[in-house]
Amino acid sequence: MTAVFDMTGGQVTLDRRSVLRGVDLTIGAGEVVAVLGANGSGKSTLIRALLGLTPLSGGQTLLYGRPPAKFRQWWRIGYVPQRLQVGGGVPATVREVVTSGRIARQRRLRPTTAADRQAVERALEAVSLADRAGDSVQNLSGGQQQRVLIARALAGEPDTYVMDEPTAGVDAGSQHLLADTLSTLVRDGKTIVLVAHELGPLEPIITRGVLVRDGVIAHDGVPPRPEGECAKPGHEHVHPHAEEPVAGPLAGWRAEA
Ligand SMILES: Nc1ncnc2c1ncn2[C@@H]1O[C@H](COP(=O)(O)OP(=O)(O)OP(=O)(O)O)[C@@H](O)[C@H]1O
Repeated sequence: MTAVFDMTGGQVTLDRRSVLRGVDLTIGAGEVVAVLGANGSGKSTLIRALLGLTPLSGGQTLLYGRPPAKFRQWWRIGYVPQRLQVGGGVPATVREVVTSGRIARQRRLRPTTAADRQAVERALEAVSLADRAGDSVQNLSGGQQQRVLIARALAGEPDTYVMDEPTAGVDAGSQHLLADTLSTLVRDGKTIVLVAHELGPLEPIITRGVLVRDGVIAHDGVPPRPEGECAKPGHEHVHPHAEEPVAGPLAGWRAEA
């Protein structure tokens, strides 16, 4: 079966700095992958490069078997960026932003259908923002805006979700809500690639951990399993992990976050 993402020798240079250096990464349909690593290690650049949003300076990357420039099935991908950027301060409501997630599915000039409206309502409910649908997104908190972005991706009903720190700045309740939503997507066979500092409630659904360190993949395999105190709900991650016994390549990943 064709891989969803297939990067070979991927390099990215930004501002004359080598940010990704020879990345090989293949992600198949139905995988649930966490991209982990320290601040500035290149996680966001990696997922943007997988999507063709950041061009490669070397190597190649394929999306469902095609180079991004020749890929046409954008409805198959739902991207949740790190922050909401709604067109230059133009006021938009929550529903309008979420509805924009249907664009890749719509034929040009085709009126909105009942299926579009239902997908938008389901997405709003999935992130518990149905009651804020008419509000301006500018008036929402950072965590609520993050949920709007997740709803926008859900509304498009894609096959693959790519999420850049979907839990950053999101309260514990919303993190659990997201975990429930993602579990349903996983059951439906969707592919999920997410960047995270801490897996938190998402940990049980992750099947693969990709650790980025200084622009290269330092580990690719079994996701980290928190033990002891770290596994308890509500655990605040403030203590250093560098002194933990190093049992395998992933044992030190938290120390990098
Ligand atoms: N547009 C840019 N121009 C120059 N350098 C950039 C640009 N974007 C990112 N970088 C640099 O590339 C490196 C990797 O950035 P990236 O955002 O991919 O890291 P990250 O692992 O996602 O970090 P974080 O967890 O802080 O989001 C960083 O050192 C960053 O400063």
